Amino acid sequence: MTEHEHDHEDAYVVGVDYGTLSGRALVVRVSDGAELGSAVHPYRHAVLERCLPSDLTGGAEVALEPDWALQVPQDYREVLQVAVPAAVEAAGVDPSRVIGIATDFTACTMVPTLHDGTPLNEVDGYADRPHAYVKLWKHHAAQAQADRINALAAQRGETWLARYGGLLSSEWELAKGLQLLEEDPDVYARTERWVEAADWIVWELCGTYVRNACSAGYKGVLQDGAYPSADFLAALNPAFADYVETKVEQPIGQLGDRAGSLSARAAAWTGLPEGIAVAVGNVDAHVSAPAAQAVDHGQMVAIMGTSTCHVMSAGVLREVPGMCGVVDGGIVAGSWGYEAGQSGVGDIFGWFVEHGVPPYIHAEAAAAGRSVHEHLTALAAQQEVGEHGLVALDWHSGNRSVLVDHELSGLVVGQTLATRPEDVYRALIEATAFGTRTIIEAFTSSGVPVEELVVAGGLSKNHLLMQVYADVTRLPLSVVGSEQGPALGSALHAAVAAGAYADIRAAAKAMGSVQRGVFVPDEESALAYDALFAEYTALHDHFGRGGNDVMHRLRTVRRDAVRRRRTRKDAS
Ligand SMILES: Nc1ncnc2c1ncn2[C@@H]1O[C@H](COP(=O)(O)OP(=O)(O)O)[C@@H](O)[C@H]1O
Ligand SMILES: O=C(CO)[C@H](O)[C@H](O)COP(=O)(O)O
Repeated sequence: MTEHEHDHEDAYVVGVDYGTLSGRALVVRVSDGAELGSAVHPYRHAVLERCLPSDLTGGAEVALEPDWALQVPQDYREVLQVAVPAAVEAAGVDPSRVIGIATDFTACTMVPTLHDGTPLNEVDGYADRPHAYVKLWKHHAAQAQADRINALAAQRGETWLARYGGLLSSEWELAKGLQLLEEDPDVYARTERWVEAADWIVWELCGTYVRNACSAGYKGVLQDGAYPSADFLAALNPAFADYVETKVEQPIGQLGDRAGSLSARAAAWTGLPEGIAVAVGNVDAHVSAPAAQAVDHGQMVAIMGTSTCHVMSAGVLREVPGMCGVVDGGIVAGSWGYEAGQSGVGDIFGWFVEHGVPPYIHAEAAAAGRSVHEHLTALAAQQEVGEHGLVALDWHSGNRSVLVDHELSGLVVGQTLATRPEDVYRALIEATAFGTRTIIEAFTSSGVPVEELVVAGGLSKNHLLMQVYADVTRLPLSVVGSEQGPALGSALHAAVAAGAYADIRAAAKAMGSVQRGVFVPDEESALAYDALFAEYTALHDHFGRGGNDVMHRLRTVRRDAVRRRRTRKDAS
């Protein structure tokens, strides 16, 4: 430890991880990364998928279209007011010893605001307008806009397109912004800033709006210092020409930099000292890499929870087909940071547990004293590879890599009258592992080899799942040492922003942790999975690359039917 670092021996930092359903605060000792206390606060309004909450609309019933996913900004503030003080109390540390706070957020999650950061849904007259709310990362209703962006960028030979593997996702800022303009021009006009939630929460903490380099690059298409040109934007829609200038352009902050100081208002919310360092915002996936000490080239970190993000640093710039993006310094300064992802992973298992499991399974799980997930996992673990006779496609939340198409959907092939819930559960786990192998192969064959898979996130607790991933990918799996990878990653950025470490690599060395080779591939299972992976790939290419467009047609059929039903209901 250097003399400078020694000053911080009894200093603490707070990391706050904003997930899909809740925010988690973690108090960490600066000198060694020891986690002393944490608290979770679920968002009061969770994810809005069917209607706006009547407590906010003044009782008005406002239905949402299919594929929408919104959130409420006040729910994010409550995490600061509830989870941060609770974590400090649980840690039993003197709040005056806390020297910094940092946050990470789901992304791309967008807040439309006034020039001072007031979210539009909080502005008089806008609480019943769906477009005035936060568009969550898994808002998948902007695919039509994404398709136009991709076609036009390819036709014009826009150089930035290659940095996104040739396709921008409908989840990213540009598609969501264009949807806002085209579906509610009034809310678009009133939007003075179109802000990543990762930056909005930092703005709330310190009163300064700094765009973080990570989401600006991966989600905002900022490459080599420039956004897509006004010419390109005007060709999409003339009213979109000044989008960059009027909605998103803002000074960029590097990861681990200090965005500002904790304001008096945020100090009162959190119980932390006014004036301490507030770090530049970051994305939940990217912040986890240093928490797992995975900052070297070839170490792919898979953050596996509701969705999976794959992030990896590399020394070379390559075009990986269907990747989410490559950004200079997107994970740590001095390396190219690559990202890929699967929009649905734990969400698919959660959907099956909630909507596809008969009462007898719930009764058996309750009798065994375990959750339905754990029960189905225990039953499925007794099977040989392939015994269920199934192959599934993991597209229940669309496909973010490598096809980049959110109008694709899930599929299970091979079901018979003998098929049981644990069979489908296992096939879904395997499908997500095949999805990860597809991504790894895309990286490796593009000259960005993956040498190690480091797993973070809630799914690492499922040992069957972890073994399946090791067997399917033929890679040893390391596991991040913390159960709160993203929150620890944020804490580490807070320590750098507070000046306790010179940079993220130094903080990762002192505060991060990883257990290496926890799951190793079993060759017999790996061979059996090779055969199933070939079947997965055949289905993947058939349904995902134009062999049969039935999934797209069914989306249209569904949207039309929902509109017909609503029109009939409104008329009656
Ligand atoms: N035993 C389990 N095995 C597999 N998936 C699980 C299990 N328990 C919960 N899940 C799924 O894990 C996801 C939550 O993961 P977590 O990492 O805690 O959340 P997040 O991604 O929001 O940070 C949910 O989608 C849930 O369906
Ligand atoms: O796109 C992402 C990061 O770039 C993540 O998938 C998104 O933020 C959701 O994360 P989680 O599954 O942990 O809730």
